[in-house]
Amino acid sequence: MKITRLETFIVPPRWCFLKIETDEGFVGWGEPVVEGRAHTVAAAVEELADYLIGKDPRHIEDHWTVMYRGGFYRGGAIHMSALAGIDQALWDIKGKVLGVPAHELLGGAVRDRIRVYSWIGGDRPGDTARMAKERMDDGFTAIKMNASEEMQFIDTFDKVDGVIANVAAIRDAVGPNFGIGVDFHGRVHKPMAKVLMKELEPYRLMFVEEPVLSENAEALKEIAPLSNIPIALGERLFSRWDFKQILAGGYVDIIQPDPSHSGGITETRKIANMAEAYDVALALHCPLGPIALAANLQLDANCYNAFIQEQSLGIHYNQGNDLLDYVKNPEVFAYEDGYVKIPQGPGLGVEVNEGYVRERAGIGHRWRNPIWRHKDGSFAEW
Ligand SMILES: O=C(O)[C@@H](O)[C@H](O)[C@H](O)CO
Ligand SMILES: [Mg+2]
Repeated sequence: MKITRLETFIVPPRWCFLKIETDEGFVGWGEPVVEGRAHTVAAAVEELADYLIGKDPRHIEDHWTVMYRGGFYRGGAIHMSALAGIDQALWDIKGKVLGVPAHELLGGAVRDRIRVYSWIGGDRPGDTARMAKERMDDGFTAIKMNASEEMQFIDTFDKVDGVIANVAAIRDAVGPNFGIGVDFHGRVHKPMAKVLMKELEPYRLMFVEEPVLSENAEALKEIAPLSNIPIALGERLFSRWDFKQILAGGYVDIIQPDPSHSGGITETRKIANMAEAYDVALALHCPLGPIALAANLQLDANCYNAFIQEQSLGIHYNQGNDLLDYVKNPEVFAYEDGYVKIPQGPGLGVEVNEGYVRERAGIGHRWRNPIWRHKDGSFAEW
């Protein structure tokens, strides 16, 4: 069997899909994308295609190794996301060839379903408590919110008070057992992170995410001892070698690799297994589309340390299209009691509606991250 073609589709709201074809009629889908850089990742896929055309799609581990190591320069958001989408599509093909879901080939499922959380905003506090309650009424058992608007290196306590008021209102609305993840989104610097971690401790959070940017992870040494809140990060780390530093540091409780950014199923599984050896939990990052989510669920099936899954179903930042629009079997993502079942169909377990993908690729998107400014005019992290 030989790979004959790789084709990318830039589709709303901000995604990129990849279709890999073979000479025996088997087809695989992946989602190679970094938010705000979809076209750049598509270009990287196109470059990697020179190597893949004519190869047997079933040799995933070897192709991954060559595509990672073979370019001399390696790693980073663009390369690892391109590799991720290709890897997902190759697992999709392999599963379809053998007539089993990808997780079966990874050693079989350790769970039937995974708890999921939903994102409720929070950049501009106000109605987050109402949204959290709505999500609870929808059957979710956990949400994630952004902590606050922008924050300068040292900022005023009205912002701290705003974060606390917001979280307190949510805790009040949803009761003691509902999971609340708070994403600092890399907006917070070490001094303010120290203040916030202490003040947030009474609200029994599920985790605080990116208390500081991962590139400033050495600050966790000072931040972690200040509270018992689990620390999560990893959506902006892309390989075993990136996570090695974090795990060896010992201050992180939950890693959040994104299987569309961190080298696909092959690499993310290895990252998850490394974390298990440090007694670190897994909460895969996925504010993306249906192919990415299906790949995530294949990993959740197989990785013992997974405890919750991010998903963007019905989220308002998906303007123009929702996750279910692109699939023929939307029931595969139905949640019940706050859980989503592990897909059991062959490959990734999602049936892509190719006609609709082509239609929406005709419209495409040029999604870009919002650009914010502090009150003094300097750039503010989004
Ligand atoms: O954890 C999350 O889901 C967010 O931090 C998103 O990854 C970010 O807004 C870019 O899409
Ligand atoms: Mg995040």
